[in-house]
Amino acid sequence: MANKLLIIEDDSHTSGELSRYYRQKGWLVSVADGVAEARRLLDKEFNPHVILADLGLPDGSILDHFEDIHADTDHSEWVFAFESNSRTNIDRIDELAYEFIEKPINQSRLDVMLKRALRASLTARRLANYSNSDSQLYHFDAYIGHSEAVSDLKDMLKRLMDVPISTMIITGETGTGKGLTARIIHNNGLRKDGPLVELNCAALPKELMESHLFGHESGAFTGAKGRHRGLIEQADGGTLFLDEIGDMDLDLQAKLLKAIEDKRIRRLGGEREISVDVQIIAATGIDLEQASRDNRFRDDLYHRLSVFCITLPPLRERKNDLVELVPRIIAEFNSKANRRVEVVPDQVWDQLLAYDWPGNIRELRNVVERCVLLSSDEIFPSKWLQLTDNDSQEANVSTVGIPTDSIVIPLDGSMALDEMDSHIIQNALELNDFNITETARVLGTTRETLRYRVQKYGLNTSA
Ligand SMILES: Nc1ncnc2c1ncn2[C@@H]1O[C@H](COP(=O)(O)OP(=O)(O)OP(=O)(O)O)[C@@H](O)[C@H]1O
Repeated sequence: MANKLLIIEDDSHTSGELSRYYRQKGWLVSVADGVAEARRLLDKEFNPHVILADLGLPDGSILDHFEDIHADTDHSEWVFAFESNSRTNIDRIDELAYEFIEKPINQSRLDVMLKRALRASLTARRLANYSNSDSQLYHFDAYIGHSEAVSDLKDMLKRLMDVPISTMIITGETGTGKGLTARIIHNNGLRKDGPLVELNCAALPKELMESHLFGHESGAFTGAKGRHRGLIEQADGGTLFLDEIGDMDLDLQAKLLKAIEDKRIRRLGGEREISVDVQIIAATGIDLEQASRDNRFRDDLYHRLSVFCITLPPLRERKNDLVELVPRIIAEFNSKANRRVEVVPDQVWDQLLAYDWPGNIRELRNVVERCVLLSSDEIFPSKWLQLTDNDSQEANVSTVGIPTDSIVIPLDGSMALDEMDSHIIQNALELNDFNITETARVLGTTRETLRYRVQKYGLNTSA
């Protein structure tokens, strides 16, 4: 792929000479004669590695719009050029630019600057790709298990890899690996070289969710500083993973459906439509068909999304996978925490196999993590398993002399952080007569976050 250079310069003689010179050196060059033209080119995804910008432009200064313009680039590096006799804020330039150079331009100095800026841009893009795509981490084998249910699932996933999927739903109980499966599909499918953008639909209030998804123009609403490209736009050419889709507001569902069908979106406060090419993977722990019958989820969106539907089996229905899962998770935490657990006694296996795992693999990971961290030799310690149901766990905790509006947490290593979180929320709900607003208030969180966690941990929301 050619190295791309954008020259922003109003003097056509200078820009002509520079573009000829750098084209000969193998760069793909575009020229803009002012701020407006530069924005137009960047919007068209020219995606330059380096931007050489003159500071004195007839339609304004790049510096005044820098944050907006820079937000439209993908790790581009800036080199500013300015007249030596102009009144220039060098501190500001130094803060924003990779390099800066006084006019008249010394060609060989500029050559060196552009080369360095190009290297910086390429490095930043590679790093971003590496951490974004995680293609190693999300190979098919990352989904551990060989039970019949998992083998069927993997066969199905492999078949889907060569198919251009525009929408799909992954369903399954909490902790069954919906997020993991979405990442595997993206990283092994036709769009693996594009971005994977994730959004939890339960985590934000409606207004914020809309601007996150569709983006906004500067001043589109109070507090909308600068232009923002929404997640749908950011996922262009790749995948948008919408977790907890069942929690999406109904109006927003209608807008999402329109965006999927038209393959176009409009930023909030924006006038023009932008084409997008995005694969949408939605995940949910609730029965969307039932939700659409109850008018809690749009029927048309449900049918659009469920062209392909994958249901992940709960761990209790594939307990024979424990023999593969447990050693892999032990090895992971042995290496993370510098432990050396090697032996899993029979009585531990008996307990692991007898338990129903309502929190599925996430719960299994927490339990194994706790046991490995608290191990003192190569034997997996059974005493930290604590695979009891909530009722008997609570019965073990003495509450004598503790105020009735308090929540007791044993700090003896018997609860993982997630379990504490779920225990606090369940107790806070009970103390507040299952009133979501009041419970969110006493926990200092939003109702949306609270609802998300209630669903995630499968908590009771009524007496
Ligand atoms: N089959 C599996 N093999 C290995 N790890 C798994 C598997 N399934 C899930 N996990 C791990 O379990 C944890 C929970 O998985 P994940 O977050 O994908 O579940 P989820 O179904 O999206 O949960 P939720 O609905 O609560 O968001 C993650 O650490 C994930 O990597």
